[in-house]
Amino acid sequence: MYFYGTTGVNKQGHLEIGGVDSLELAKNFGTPLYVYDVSLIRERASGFKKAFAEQNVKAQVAYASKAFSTVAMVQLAEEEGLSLDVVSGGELYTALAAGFPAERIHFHGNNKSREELEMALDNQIGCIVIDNFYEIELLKTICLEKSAKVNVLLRVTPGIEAHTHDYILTGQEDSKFGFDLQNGQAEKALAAVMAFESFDVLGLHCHIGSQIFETTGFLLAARKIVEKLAEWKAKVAFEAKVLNLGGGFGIRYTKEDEPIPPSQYVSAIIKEVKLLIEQYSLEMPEIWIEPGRSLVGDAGMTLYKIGSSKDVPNVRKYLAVDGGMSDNIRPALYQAKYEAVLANKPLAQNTETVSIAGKCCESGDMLIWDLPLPRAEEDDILAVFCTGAYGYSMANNYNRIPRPAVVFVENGNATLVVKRETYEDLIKHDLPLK
Ligand SMILES: Cc1ncc(COP(=O)(O)O)c(C=O)c1O
Ligand SMILES: N[C@@H](CCCC[NH3+])C(=O)O
Repeated sequence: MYFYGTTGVNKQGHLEIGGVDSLELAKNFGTPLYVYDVSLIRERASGFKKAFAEQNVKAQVAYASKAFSTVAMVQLAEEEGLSLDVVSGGELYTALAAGFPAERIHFHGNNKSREELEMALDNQIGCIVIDNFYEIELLKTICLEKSAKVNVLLRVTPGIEAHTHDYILTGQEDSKFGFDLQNGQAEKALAAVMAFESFDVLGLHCHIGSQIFETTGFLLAARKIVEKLAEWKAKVAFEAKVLNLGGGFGIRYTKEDEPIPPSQYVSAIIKEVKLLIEQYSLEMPEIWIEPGRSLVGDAGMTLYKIGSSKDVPNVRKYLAVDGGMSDNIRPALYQAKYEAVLANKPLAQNTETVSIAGKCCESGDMLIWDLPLPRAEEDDILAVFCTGAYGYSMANNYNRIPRPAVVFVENGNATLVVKRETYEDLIKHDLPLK
């Protein structure tokens, strides 16, 4: 059995996390419950920061808050000295409400609205990552109206196809994101932003995809970008102060996944960029990255209560839990795989293979297919590992199922950081017909 961070088995033979018995968590906070191992998030954050410090380059590690955005999480990112990537007014609002320093917030998105851009300017956030020509014009208009200046990065697509699921690929030419580096769009965008004096054009951004296990894609992207920068230095005297290579660092969900440590990505990227910079006689830019999943993914687990079961003779046995695609849509959306144990007997011998079904009215609402487990009883607690990224943040109210609570655990203490939704919450914006 593979345990992440502080997860282990306590004297009572129960699964524990952050020094807290998972059965106590389930009893005190109810199920389904998202539980986060805070010290593992701290460890992941300092891993990235240390890797940059060792390379002796100016850097920012911006937590991609789309992976898991709540006030407490943003405050934890602040405590760890991270910057923050937001992609919507809602994520920006959360960051500001959490007291996150505005100058360390970077705003992404392929269709930022006027209101969102105004909110960003009014709060003087660190930079806006411009995605398309529409946004250049809109942002120019708003800057003129407000007599505001703003730092910008241009998001470019370098034409890289990283090896990951199609829906989480972003760096290839046929993508909804960014300016294409090869077909002249990026150069045209650069000319447009350089010509507007209220923009301080810090540099370029690219993000090649998510759940990537190798450095090759990042190095290739860096090469394509630096080559372009060399061309632009000669042609239009543009020099980038910042090169943001995005996130996408893979994590271990199951034994099939073999992630490499953050330090390895960072050192490979820096080595390559330094080499290229030297080769083309450019100034070394600050290197920014935006890890989401790799900061919070394996620090989160979800606790469910087991309810009904169904045998399909000679085919499979279904075990149903009290959550499902409403709290974790990733298996349905990306065929994502997870591992799980019974929290009340994590070390018991596996005696059967079961498939874990959710409770939504959807045949595709399956959390795990073919999971080896000891014989489970009604009310046993199932702990699904590695649900910390894109679990809570993609949760929904399908079938009017309330979103679960979120608890942070550290050094034997459990803190409720998001309350469980209530039925009243579900209808609070509904208006009666009469
Ligand atoms: C622009 C950008 N930055 C960062 C991330 C974070 O990715 P991940 O959670 O895979 O690190 C994403 C999501 O894929 C993204 O689109
Ligand atoms: N939400 C996705 C990743 C896409 C991230 C945003 N570009 C996941 O769960 O894996």
